[in-house]
Amino acid sequence: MLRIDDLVVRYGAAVALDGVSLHLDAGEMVALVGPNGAGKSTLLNAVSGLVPAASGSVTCEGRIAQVPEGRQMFPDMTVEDNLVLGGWSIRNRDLSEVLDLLPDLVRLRKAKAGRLSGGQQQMVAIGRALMAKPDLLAIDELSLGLAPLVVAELAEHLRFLNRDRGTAILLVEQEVSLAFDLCPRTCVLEAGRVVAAGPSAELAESEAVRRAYFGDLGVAGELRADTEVPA
Ligand SMILES: Nc1ncnc2c1ncn2[C@@H]1O[C@H](COP(=O)(O)OP(=O)(O)OP(=O)(O)O)[C@@H](O)[C@H]1O
Repeated sequence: MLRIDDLVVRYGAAVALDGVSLHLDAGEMVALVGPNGAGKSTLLNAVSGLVPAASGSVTCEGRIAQVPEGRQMFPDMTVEDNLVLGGWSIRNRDLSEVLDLLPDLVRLRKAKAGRLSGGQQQMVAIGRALMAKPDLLAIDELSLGLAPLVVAELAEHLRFLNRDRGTAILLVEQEVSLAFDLCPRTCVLEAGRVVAAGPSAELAESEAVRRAYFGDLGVAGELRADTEVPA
């Protein structure tokens, strides 16, 4: 449903994505991991049409909604009003489906979004994106700044959403173990390039990935460009 071919994105003279290719089938959950500045948010923003491609292409069959990094609530508006804004593009004001999926939001409906905890705000940000009834939910940093129990609850909601509604998910996540656990397939970006991609279970076993992301031996220099799934 999503096809990214040889995508290049530049900010002025700086190359943020340097020939990235990635595909997602309908209903798939794929994680994007990599160090700071690797280009993960840029890739998500290019998928959502927020940053233009210098070359290459992004094609998506279906609707995309993004949960932006930092949640970006309207803090003085209620949860309900934040949610309704998410449905604006398809004129959807009916909260019932989102409240069914994220029942914690029911009691928070009238609360000012700016007064909520980080985890509650992340739930609102997910709910707001779901108001657009997306076929693909693009999430930038699910776990950022959140306690493990809160992250586990959010992850459970995403699993349910994917299983029950068939919503595809593209997840940018710094917490590599969470990415591997939630998404059957992972793509590793470094310095704007895909350096490894494949089933998360296999990447988790890869020596280079373990070294780079589980800290045993430090830096991410072990991964080679166009590394296929390590056997
Ligand atoms: N608006 C911008 N203008 C100029 N350069 C930018 C802009 N946004 C990102 N960059 C640069 O593009 C590169 C990729 O940034 P991006 O935010 O996509 O990486 P990231 O992998 O999401 O990083 P992080 O994990 O720290 O959020 C970085 O070198 C960054 O400094």
